[in-house]
Amino acid sequence: MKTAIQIRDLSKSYVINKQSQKVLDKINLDILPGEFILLRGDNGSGKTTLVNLICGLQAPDEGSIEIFGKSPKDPQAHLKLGTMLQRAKPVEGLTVKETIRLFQSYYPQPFDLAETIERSRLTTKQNDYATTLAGGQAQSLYFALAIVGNPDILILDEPTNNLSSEARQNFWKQVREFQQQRKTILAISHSEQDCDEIAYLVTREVRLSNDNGNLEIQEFPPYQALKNDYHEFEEGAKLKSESSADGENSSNLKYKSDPGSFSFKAFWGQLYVELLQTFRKVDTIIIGLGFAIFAGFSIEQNTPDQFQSLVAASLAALVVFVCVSQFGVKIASERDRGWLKLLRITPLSFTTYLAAKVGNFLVLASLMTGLAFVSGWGASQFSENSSFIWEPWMFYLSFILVLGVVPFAIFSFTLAYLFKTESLNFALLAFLAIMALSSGLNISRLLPQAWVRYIILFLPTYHYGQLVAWMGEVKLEGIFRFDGYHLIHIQWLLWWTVVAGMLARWVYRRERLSG
Ligand SMILES: Nc1ncnc2c1ncn2[C@@H]1O[C@H](COP(=O)(O)OP(=O)(O)OP(=O)(O)O)[C@@H](O)[C@H]1O
Repeated sequence: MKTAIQIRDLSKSYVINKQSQKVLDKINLDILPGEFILLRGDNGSGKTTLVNLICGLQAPDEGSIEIFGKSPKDPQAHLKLGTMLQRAKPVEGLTVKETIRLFQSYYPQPFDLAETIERSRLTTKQNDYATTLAGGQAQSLYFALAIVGNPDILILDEPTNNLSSEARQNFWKQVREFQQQRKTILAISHSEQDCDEIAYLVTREVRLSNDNGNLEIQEFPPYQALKNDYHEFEEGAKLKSESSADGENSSNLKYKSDPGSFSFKAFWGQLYVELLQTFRKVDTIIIGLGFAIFAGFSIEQNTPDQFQSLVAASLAALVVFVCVSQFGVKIASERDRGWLKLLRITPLSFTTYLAAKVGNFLVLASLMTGLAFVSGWGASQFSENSSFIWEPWMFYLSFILVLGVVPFAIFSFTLAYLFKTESLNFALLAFLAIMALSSGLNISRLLPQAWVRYIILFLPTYHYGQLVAWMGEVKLEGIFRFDGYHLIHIQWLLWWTVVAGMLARWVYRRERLSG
C-alpha cells in the first residue's frame, strides 16, 4: 500500500515587493491512507500554498510531492483527489444537479448522482441555479463536487468559512460519513468550533510556522493504531509480492486507461452543459439566432437577386463575431469565478475540454446558418415573385461558415487565457478589427506598405473570406472577389487550426491559477 500523500524536502517562495520570501522550507510529511490531518497555522503561514502544490495548481521550487506514488501533475493523481478550494464561485447558468452531474462525468467510477446530492444535503435545492445558493448551501455544493468522483483523498481548505454554527455541525457530519469509508482527509481550519467537532477523528495536527516555514506535528491516539495497521499491511503485501512475481503488476492494472487523454464520457458531459449555458443566455439567442433570422428574412425580402452573396457575407461576419466574443467572455468569467481552478484539479483533459467548447460553437453556428436560410425561405413565401429555391451551395456555404471559423474560436480561447478580464474586451475588439482588415475586403489597398498586404495573405481571415466569397459568389469589383484558389485556402485554414490548437494548449498549460 502506498502512502496517500508523500512530501519530501518541499520548498516554495514568492517574490513579494521584489523580495523573495520563503513560505515553505524543506517540509517533510507522510500522510497514511485513512488519516485525518488537521492543518493549522496563522494567516499567511502557507496552508493554501501547500494545498495548491498538492493539487498540482502550483509547482514547488524544490522537493517533491507524490499522491499514491504519482506526481500532482499526473492526471492519475487527480482521480484520487477531491478538493474544496478556499476561493471559488459556482459557474453561471447551471442548476445544482447539472453542476454535480458535470463533475461526475469527469470520473471513471463516480458516486451515484442521487446519492451524492443526498449525502451533501442538497436534495431540496438540486433544481435551483447554483449561483442562487446561500453560503452554507454553496459549501455543500463544493463538498458534493469534491466527493462525486469517489476520491481516496479529500482536501478541505477552510470549508466552513462563513457558515453558521448549525451549518458547521452539519458540514462535519457529512465529512464524518465520508471518512467512515476509510478515506484520507486533509482539512484546514482556523475555527475552534471546527476543531471541537472533529477532535476525535483527527489522527495528527500539523501546524505550519509563520517564522521559518517549518512544520510542527502533534500525534493523537488514532494515529498509532492506523500506523500499526499500515505496517502490518505493508509486511503482508511484501510477503505476497515475494510469493507472486506479478503481484505488483496486477495492482497497477487497476487504472490502465489514461485519464489525461480524450474521454467521450467527459466530452458529452461538458458539451451538454456548454449548450445549456449558451441557450440560457438571452444575448446569445438575440444576437446570434435573432440576427441570423433577421438577415435571411430581410435580404430575401429586399434584395432577392443578391441573396447568395449578401447572406454569405453577413453570416460570415455574424458567426465570427458571436464565436469570438462568446468564447472569450465566457472563459474570462469562468476564470474570475475560480471555476477554471476547480476544473484543473479534476481529471478533465485539455483536449476534451477544448473539443467540448468547439463542439458547442459548432452547434450554435450550424443553427445560425440553418435559421438564416429557413427565414429566407419564409420571406419568399410572402413574396409574389419569389426566386428562392433550395440549392446545394447553401449546404456548402454553411459547411464553410461553420468549420472555417474553428481556428478563430480557438484563438479567442487563447486570448481569454492570455489577458486579464479588464483588458480582454480590448484584446477581443483588436482581434476582431484585425480580422475585418484582413478578411480580403480590399481595405488593404488603402495600406501603403506592400509588406502589410503580403502579411495579410498569410492570415486565416483572408483565407476564410476567400472561401466565403467562393461559395457566396461574392463579386464586388475592386473591393472583394474570389481569387480562384479554393484548395490553397482550405489548406491554410487547416494549418491555422493546428497552430491555434497548439497555442491554446501552451497557454492552458502555462496558466497559473493559484491566485
Ligand atoms: N500567488 C502568490 N504570489 C505572491 N505571494 C503569494 C501568492 N500566494 C500566496 N502568497 C503569499 O504567501 C503567503 C502564504 O499564503 P497562503 O495563502 O498560502 O497562506 P494561508 O496560510 O493559507 O493563509 P490564510 O490562513 O489567510 O488562508 C502569504 O504571505 C501570501 O501573501
